[in-house]
Amino acid sequence: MAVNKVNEDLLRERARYTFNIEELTNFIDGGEEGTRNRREVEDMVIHVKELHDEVPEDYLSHKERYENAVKKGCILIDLLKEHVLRHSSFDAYKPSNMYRVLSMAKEVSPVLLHMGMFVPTIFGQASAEQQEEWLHKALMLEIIGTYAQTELGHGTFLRGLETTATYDPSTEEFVLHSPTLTSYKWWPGGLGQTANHCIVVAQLYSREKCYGVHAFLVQIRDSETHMPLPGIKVGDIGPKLGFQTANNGFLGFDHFRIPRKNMLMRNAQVLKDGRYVKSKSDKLTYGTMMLVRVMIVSDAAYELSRAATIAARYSAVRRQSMPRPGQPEPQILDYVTQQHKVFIAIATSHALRLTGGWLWDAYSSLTHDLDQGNLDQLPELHALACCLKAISSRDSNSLVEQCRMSCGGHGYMSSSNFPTIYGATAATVTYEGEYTVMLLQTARYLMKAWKEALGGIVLTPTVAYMVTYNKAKPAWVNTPEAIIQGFHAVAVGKVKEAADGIEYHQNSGKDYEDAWNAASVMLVKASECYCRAIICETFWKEIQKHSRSMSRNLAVVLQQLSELYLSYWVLERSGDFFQVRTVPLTRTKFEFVSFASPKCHCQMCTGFVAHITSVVVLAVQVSIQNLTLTFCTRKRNEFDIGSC
Ligand SMILES: CCCCCCCCCC/C=C\CCC/C=C/C(=O)SCCNC(=O)CCNC(=O)[C@H](O)C(C)(C)COP(=O)(O)OP(=O)(O)OC[C@H]1O[C@@H](n2cnc3c(N)ncnc32)[C@H](O)[C@@H]1OP(=O)(O)O
Ligand SMILES: Cc1cc2nc3c(=O)[nH]c(=O)nc-3n(C[C@H](O)[C@H](O)[C@H](O)COP(=O)(O)OP(=O)(O)OC[C@H]3O[C@@H](n4cnc5c(N)ncnc54)[C@H](O)[C@@H]3O)c2cc1C
Repeated sequence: MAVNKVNEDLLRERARYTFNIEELTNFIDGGEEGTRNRREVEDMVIHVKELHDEVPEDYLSHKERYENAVKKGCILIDLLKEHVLRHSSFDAYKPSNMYRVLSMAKEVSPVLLHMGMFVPTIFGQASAEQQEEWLHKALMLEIIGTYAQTELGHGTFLRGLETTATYDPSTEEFVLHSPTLTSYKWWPGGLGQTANHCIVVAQLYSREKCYGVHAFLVQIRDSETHMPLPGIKVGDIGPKLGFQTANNGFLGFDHFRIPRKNMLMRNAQVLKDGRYVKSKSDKLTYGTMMLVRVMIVSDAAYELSRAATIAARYSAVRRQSMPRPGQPEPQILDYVTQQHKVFIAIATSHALRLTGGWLWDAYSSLTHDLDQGNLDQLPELHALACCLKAISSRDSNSLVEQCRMSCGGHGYMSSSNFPTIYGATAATVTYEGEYTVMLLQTARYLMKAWKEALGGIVLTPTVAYMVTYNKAKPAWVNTPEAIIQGFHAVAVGKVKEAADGIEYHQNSGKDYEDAWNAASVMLVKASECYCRAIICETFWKEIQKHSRSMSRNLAVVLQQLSELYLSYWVLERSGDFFQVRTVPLTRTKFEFVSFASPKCHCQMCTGFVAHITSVVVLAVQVSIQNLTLTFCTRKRNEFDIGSC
């Protein structure tokens, strides 16, 4: 049988690396132990022949695809359990691990929701007694759950959910009911045929008073027969853009009774006589969503890294066209336009991975604070989780599509894996908080921060720079940090613009809600710019921090990737940099005179050129008072980028 020979172009490209691959691998895995863990799990998985499809999934029926996914999910979960039980260090809930294992089956697993939301909700919202009863069963998959919050009529507006849970003190039970068609739960993964339990988010009523949405653990199918219990209507919602094996379903209740103890009572409680005990914050019910939003940032990075790897490899081996008559067809990797498509995908996968790790650390610190009853960091983390989830999933999905397009017709084949990756990342832009709605949530936070900044109040870390624009400016020098400060200036400008927009509409007679709506496009823009500034700054700072403990060759390349990312987004947002002209924030008046000085007409300003071993570094020269940005670039050793 012909042995698969590695393509010579690929071998030649790999021989050109200027850094240690294993060192980069360890960096991506979060250290040598992370690489060891990952490889051990991958080695377990790669040799399981049942995980490899004889027939492409696309040629299977929906039933066969689902059964195939269930089979693979069971195999992977058994491997995960075996590995977790053997290695206490393999933390299934670190952003990368659980999703990685399940995604090794290519198709989305019908137990993704069980692992990704049902178990974390028990961790985060069940009392100690309830965890005692349910957590082990859930971790060992003796019960299989999902997270049933979204309804046919409401996904974003949680306070509008219609499913009711009415307490009956005479029997110490909650009666769950779906009063309307629009109250039917719609979307929960695994609900179609897989889950026999679920977390149900419903309006809690006790003593004829509504206390808002709360979470309940509900058995919906018989543990033996797997048939729906009496009073339960459940099934599959049908075909979707992707996620075909996520087994998304619908669920309706007809006066379905559950014991009082099935209300998750870590935060709020209902006593036997029906008295309601309020939690420290009614937003703690939303805790699982914050966790998944935090995980999505890292997993969006992971999915993008897969797509970028496919595109980079294809670009190395694909030869096409003949710019020079009689010469061999060049690798498409040498086309500048191809680099412009693929290299930003590589840089972004690193930017989002490092930002996702930073956010995970902030989330871990918050959960520790919450356990101590300290909710101070909750508002900022909610704002961060919202905008980073929105931007990371949107960037990941659009760059996955860009990687697909960079591979021509072969990128359109299912065998390229782009369609599966695209379907997964497209879903994340909507689920766990729809893109626009999440950015508007962050905008709520930014409007408050802006008011405090104007009053000179010290702000939380990620918005502190808003105050510094009211104080003497630090001396800006010629560094990428200056670009990051430029992003801060743009974010401040957009926040101010949105706040002024709301004020303008109020002054013209609108009430706050209408003024907010009228300014909402600017509010979304302000959140995008605030979020971009966070990603740029975090990427750059994380690279600086880790560079100190890595070999110089690797540090150089990673630094170039972070500079590439900064340069790319300065160009992508040049209009915003240009537009932020005079921001009368007291003494310092700064003016962006022009994005590029007259002498700078190189490709940098009209195009974008970068090669992974060398990159154009934007040297930003700024001066205080009238902040005048002139950009000059320096020649690189590989491509003539024209004169600057
Ligand atoms: C990339 C490839 C694959 C990656 C996969 C990786 C993931 C790993 C596992 C994934 C597992 C499963 C896959 C996911 C499947 C999908 C599941 C779902 O979609 S579950 C349903 C998700 N639904 C939502 O997210 C709903 C969104 N809506 C909301 O969150 C709220 O309705 C909101 C915030 C829009 C509005 O809420 P509300 O009206 O109550 O609040 P206000 O706007 O009035 O604000 C009041 C006040 O509360 C604060 N607030 C709101 N939410 C939170 C929160 N979560 N935490 C903390 N604080 C919160 C808000 O800031 C306001 O504060 P104030 O001080 O008054 O301004
Ligand atoms: C693949 C997939 C898997 C899912 N899995 C689950 C699951 O397991 N469990 C679960 O509970 N849910 C799940 N969901 C549902 C998901 O959480 C919702 O789809 C999401 O919250 C958006 O709600 P919606 O669909 O009702 O859209 P809507 O909220 O109706 O949004 C529709 C449009 O209205 C806009 N809009 C809404 N509100 C506002 C506002 N206040 N201001 C401005 N614009 C607004 C939105 O921006 C959007 O453009 C899943 C969804 C998908 C796609």
